[in-house]
Amino acid sequence: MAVHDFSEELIQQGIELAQTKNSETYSPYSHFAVSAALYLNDRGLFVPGVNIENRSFGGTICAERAALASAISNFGSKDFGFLVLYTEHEPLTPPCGICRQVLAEFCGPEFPVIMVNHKGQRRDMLFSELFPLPFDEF
Ligand SMILES: O=c1ccn([C@H]2C[C@H](O)[C@@H](CO)O2)c(=O)[nH]1
Ligand SMILES: [Zn+2]
Repeated sequence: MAVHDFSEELIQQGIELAQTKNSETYSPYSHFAVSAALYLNDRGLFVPGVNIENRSFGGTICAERAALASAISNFGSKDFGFLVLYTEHEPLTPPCGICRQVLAEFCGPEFPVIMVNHKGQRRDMLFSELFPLPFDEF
């Protein structure tokens, strides 16, 4: 599904959820708060995610992967419609490389990633633009 398959009203709901969750990140080391809202097609709801850092920095979980893990753990859903990513930074924040690889496990080339910030800036990208050559041979 592409971004135009989803109503603007639904997308705004996701943006509002991601914005609300931005105060709930655990990011005392980087002070870079990232929050996400992942829409589940088969459940008709959004699952939030926030970045959760660790003093052993490699243990940090990004907002995108937190949302994905929550969707599968709490709802048994891997039917991901689109992802909203919210930060209070400029330029807009795209998913990191690890998250792109993890998302590639479940998301096809048409999966929309919607990046927004506190200034109301927004950029919609297809997953294939963010990650044109996924490792999927295994
Ligand atoms: O797309 C991104 C990029 C970074 N982070 C987090 C990881 C770390 O906690 C902080 C700084 O890299 O931002 C995310 O959650 N998602
Ligand atoms: Zn990441």
